[in-house]
Amino acid sequence: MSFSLCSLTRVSPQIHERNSQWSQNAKRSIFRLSLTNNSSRCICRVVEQGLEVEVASADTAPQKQSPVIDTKEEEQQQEVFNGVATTESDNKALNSSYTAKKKKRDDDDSYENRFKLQNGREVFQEKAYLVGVEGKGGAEYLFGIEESLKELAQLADTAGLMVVGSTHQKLNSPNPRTYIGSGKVAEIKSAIHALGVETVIFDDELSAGQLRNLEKAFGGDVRVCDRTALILDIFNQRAATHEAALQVALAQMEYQLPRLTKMWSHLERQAGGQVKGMGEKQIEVDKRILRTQIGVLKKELESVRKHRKQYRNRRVSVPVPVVSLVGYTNAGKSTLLNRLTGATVLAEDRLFATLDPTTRRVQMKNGGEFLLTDTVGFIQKLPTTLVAAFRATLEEISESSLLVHVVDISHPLAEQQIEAVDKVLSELDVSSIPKLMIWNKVDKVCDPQKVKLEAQKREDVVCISALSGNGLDEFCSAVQEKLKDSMVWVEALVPFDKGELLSTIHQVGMVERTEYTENGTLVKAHVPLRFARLLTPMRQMCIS
Ligand SMILES: Nc1nc2c(ncn2[C@@H]2O[C@H](COP(=O)(O)OP(=O)(O)OP(=O)(O)O)[C@@H](O)[C@H]2O)c(=O)[nH]1
Ligand SMILES: [Mg+2]
Repeated sequence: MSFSLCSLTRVSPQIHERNSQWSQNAKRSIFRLSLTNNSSRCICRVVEQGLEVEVASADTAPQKQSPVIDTKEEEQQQEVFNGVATTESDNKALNSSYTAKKKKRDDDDSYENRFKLQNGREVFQEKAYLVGVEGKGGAEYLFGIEESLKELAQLADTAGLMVVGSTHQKLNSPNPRTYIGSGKVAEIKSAIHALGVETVIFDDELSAGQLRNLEKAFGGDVRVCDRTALILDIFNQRAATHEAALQVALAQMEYQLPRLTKMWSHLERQAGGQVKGMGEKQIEVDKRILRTQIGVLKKELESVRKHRKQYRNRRVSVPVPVVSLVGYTNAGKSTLLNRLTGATVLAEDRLFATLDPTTRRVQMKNGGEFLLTDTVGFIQKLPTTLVAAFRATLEEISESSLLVHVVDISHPLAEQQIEAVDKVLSELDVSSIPKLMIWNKVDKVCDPQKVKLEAQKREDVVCISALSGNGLDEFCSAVQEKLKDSMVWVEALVPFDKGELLSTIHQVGMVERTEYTENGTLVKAHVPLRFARLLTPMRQMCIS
């Protein structure tokens, strides 16, 4: 058979993402190669333990991508079901053969459907099953178990997985061996078989031992991972800049280090459990390699950060106040930045759309200016490794004059999300920076008027719709008012030949009064501290 056209139809994510958390998962095609000529098509699938080849002629399966069923044979089977078959045993045999073939075809069809276009590329959706544990006390976490699992499902969807089911359990304390009780393990095992689950995701961080024991208990064919690994995988997929990629790689390695146990069990199995010492040595070697890689990454990150700091210092020399947007993921931070500055930061209805900070200048109607920085969103149960890895990026926050906390007020768990954000902010040590709260997506709530009245009753809360632009003028005025808190009051006599200084005062400060005298312009204004120093000689002139 000779082929005229060759196309690599689909590549599973593992090929692109060697660091992906899912890359160790097996038992499925790694890639498929489709070869077609006028009358035939051959599909090769590289699977975990070999190569599968299927050949189909064009007339038997002209359009379908998975020509597994022999159509003619299927027609004969259909006749059997239409009453042609004579004996019951014949009927049973044919029935089961038909069912098997039909199941194979259905499997293949569903396999086809599991390739989804995400972020402009095709990814294979693994079937995931979610597991959560609710502490009997109940007060441990901000979110209820069902809401937390719902969020986990959103995270799984963002990571490109297909959630096929979930379960949860109430426990006094998690089981140290398997996190959940043995009955629940058995229940999940049945679900795995019934639903063809490939990955089981736990809503809380699991220890190395728990991960290993659960994988064993589920039969070794499924991958077990936790919320942290899932978030790390999303970050890994989304890291667009060199710095973000380095930070995520570092966080992933630090997460993997205490969980590096695979090699040990692999060697143990190979030698029937006789080479424990050898396995232990190997794991030590692996850990040393990982530690060295962590060291290399940290150095590289350090140099990237130096560059960023230099850039920031240059920016600070222009004393325009910096305002940082913080908030729960998907609250609308990027939409607000885009709306106010005409930026084109990706804003979409998905978790963790933004990883890298973006800063743009906001020009207000009264001539005032501030720099607005969009940052990575937060989430409840945010892995500490990730907070640590992103600390440098979040330095932008700690050096800003004002934090604007963007809240999706239409979200049923808005209050819990606010608490989760406050918790992360307290870890970042930014309590001394003034804050302003924005209730966003007010267009989405059922009674916007009621929400606006509620906001008015509170201090430092402004209602907006970043999407429609409603309330943005109030937002800018509130920002200016709050920026005053971080500015100093100056009265300076600016000589007439220093006109550019006068326009900078208008640009970066808040001018209350200007008077023209015979020696220059007398300005009374709030200005950033650094800028006030520049004005010192003129302030003395004013006093004298
Ligand atoms: N109805 C409505 N939708 C909004 C509003 N603001 C943002 N959105 C939508 O909310 C979704 C998330 O917006 P983003 O701006 O990406 O949110 P984010 O806070 O930057 O999210 P992360 O980058 O993931 O932290 C998008 O689909 C926006 O269109 C709003 O005022 N009203
Ligand atoms: Mg964003």
